[in-house]
Amino acid sequence: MITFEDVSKIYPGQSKPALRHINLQVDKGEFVFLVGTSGSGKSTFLRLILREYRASSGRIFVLGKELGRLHQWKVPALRRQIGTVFQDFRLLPGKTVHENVAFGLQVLGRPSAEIKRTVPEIIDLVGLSGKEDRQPEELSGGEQQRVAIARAIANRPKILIADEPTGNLDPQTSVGIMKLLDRINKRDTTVIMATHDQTIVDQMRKRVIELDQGNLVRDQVRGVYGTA
Ligand SMILES: Nc1ncnc2c1ncn2[C@@H]1O[C@H](COP(=O)(O)OP(=O)(O)OP(=O)(O)O)[C@@H](O)[C@H]1O
Repeated sequence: MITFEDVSKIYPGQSKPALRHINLQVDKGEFVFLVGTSGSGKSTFLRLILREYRASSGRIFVLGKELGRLHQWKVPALRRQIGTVFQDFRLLPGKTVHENVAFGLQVLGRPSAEIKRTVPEIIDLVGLSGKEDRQPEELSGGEQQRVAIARAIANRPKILIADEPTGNLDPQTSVGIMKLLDRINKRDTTVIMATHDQTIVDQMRKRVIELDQGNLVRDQVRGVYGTA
């Protein structure tokens, strides 16, 4: 599903690589935590998967495509198969929960009958039934993140990338969001989540990949946040 072959990334004008000689494979249906101190390269790793940046060297394969060889005009098609969720929710202000979730599908040109059918199902899946007509600012942080997740999975992406999705949430709300991401993963979506949340990583016992100054220093099955 995702393969990195000796991938390095040096940002323009920088001497120190943000990622160094990364080799790894993520298979279909996996749930992977990406951990590491600030600046270790987590966001860079996620952005390479989305082809927001190109690798400086090495090869990256995502969903059967080699990203270095992918024409620019094919990048939107790649991204349509990858849902994204961020720490700061990024909802459309002034639009209801229903409109926020429907928007992405409308942009993709999905038939309105399909949108009408699937949006309530997705809102139900994320536990927000009854709140379809609320505006984002009328929701708690946890609920806003549920809307963002609903929007990210509306198109049934094969991969979900989450960059610190619980970073702005209290511990109890974070647990609810993690249960939701776990449920989405079990519906056959590969999840890659960058996080600083030790409690969550230790509780979930999923694969843990640790970066340190751009190096992959740990890749652990049913791992924990830090090595003891
Ligand atoms: N656009 C950019 N231009 C130049 N350097 C960058 C750019 N983005 C990131 N970097 C550098 O690359 C390194 C890795 O950054 P990255 O954002 O990937 O780390 P991170 O692990 O996601 O950090 P955080 O946990 O704070 O989000 C850092 O040294 C950072 O300063």
